[in-house]
Amino acid sequence: MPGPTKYVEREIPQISLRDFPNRIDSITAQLCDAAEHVGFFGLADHGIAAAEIDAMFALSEAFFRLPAAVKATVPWSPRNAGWEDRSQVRPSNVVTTSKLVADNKESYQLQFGDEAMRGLWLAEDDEKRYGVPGFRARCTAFMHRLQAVSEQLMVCFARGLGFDDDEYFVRLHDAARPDSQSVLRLLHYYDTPRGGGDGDGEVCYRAGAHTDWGFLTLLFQREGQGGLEICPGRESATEFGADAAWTRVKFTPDSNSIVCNIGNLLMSWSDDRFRSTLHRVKAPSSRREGEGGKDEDPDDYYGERFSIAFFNQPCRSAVIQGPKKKYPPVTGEEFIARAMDTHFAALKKATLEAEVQQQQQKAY
Ligand SMILES: O=C(O)CCC(=O)C(=O)O
Ligand SMILES: [Fe+2]
Repeated sequence: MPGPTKYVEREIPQISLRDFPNRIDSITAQLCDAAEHVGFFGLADHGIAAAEIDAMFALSEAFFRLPAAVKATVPWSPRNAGWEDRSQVRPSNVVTTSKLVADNKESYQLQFGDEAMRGLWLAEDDEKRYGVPGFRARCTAFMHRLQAVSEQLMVCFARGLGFDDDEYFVRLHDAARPDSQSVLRLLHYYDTPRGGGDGDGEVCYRAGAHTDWGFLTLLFQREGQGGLEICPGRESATEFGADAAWTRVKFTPDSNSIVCNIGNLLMSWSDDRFRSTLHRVKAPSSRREGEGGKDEDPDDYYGERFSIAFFNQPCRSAVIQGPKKKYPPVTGEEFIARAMDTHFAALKKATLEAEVQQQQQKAY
C-alpha cells in the first residue's frame, strides 16, 4: 500500500520554438540539455493556437460524452488504435495495490494510416448523427499539426545526436507512409472517489507510474485539471517510484505549453544519452479509508481530467540504431513488439507477486 507521496519542486525547462529557422542552434542545445537531464520539457511558441487546442478538447469531450454503445463501435484493436474503457492495467498499479487495477480512464487512439484505423473511425453519417461532425477530418488535421511540431524537434535531436542527416528521424516517422505508427490519444480520466468509508473499497488509479515506450510524446493538459507528475531520473529505490520524490507538472497558461517527454525508444536510440522519465497521473484513491486513499494530499485534484497525447513512433520498417551503436539495430516493428512483451512480462511478474502476497496474508 503506498504511503503519502513526497513532493519536491524541480524546474521543468520551458523551451520556445519562436523564430525556429534562425534560432535552431540555441533551440537544439536547450532541447538536448532538457532531454539529457530531465526527460521532460515544456514547449512554447509552437504555432498551434489556443483556439485550435480548445476546439480539439471540445471535440474530444463531445466524443467521450457519447453513449458507451456508440463508442464501442470503434473498439480498441491490437493495431494500437480505437477506444478502451478502464482496461489498461499497468504493472505499477499491481505492484502498489497488489490487485489487478486498471487506470480509471477511457481513451481513444487514432493513427494516420487507413489500415491501422480500419473500422475504427465513426462513419461520416454517424459523426453528424451523434453531434461530432467532421470528427475524423478535424482529428487528422490536428495530428498533422502535431506532426509538424514534432518534426522540428526531430531535426534538432538528429543534429544534437550527431547524425549526418538532419531529416534522419523525420524520414523514419513519415506520417504519409502506410506503416506509420504514430498515435494521437484522446484521454478522459473519470472523477476519482475520495476515501470516505462509505463505499465499496474500490481502489482507483488515474494512470499508474510508467515511462512511455515510443520516441517522443507531446501532451496537452487543461487548466485546473492537474494530476500529471514526474519522477526525473527514476530517483527511486523501488521500481515504480512509490517511495520517490515526485514533481507536479503544472499547466502554464500564458504559453499554451505542450508538455513533451522522451520515450524509451529515443533513450536507446540516443545510446542512453537522453532519458525517458517515470510519470503518472495521480492518484491512488479509494472509496474506503485506508485502502490506497492513504496517498491523498491536500493539493490533489479529484475531478475529471481531459488530456491529449501525441506519441511519435517510428514506421514499422524503420531501422533503429544509435550513433554510437550501443545496441544492435532493431526495426520499429520489433521495438514495439518487444516493448509489449516487456510490458506483459512485468505485468505477469507483478500479478504473481501480488497473488503470493495475498496467499501469505491468508496463511497468517
Ligand atoms: O494524461 C496525462 O497527463 C498523461 C498520459 C500518459 O502519460 C500516457 O498516456 O502515456
Ligand atoms: Fe505516459
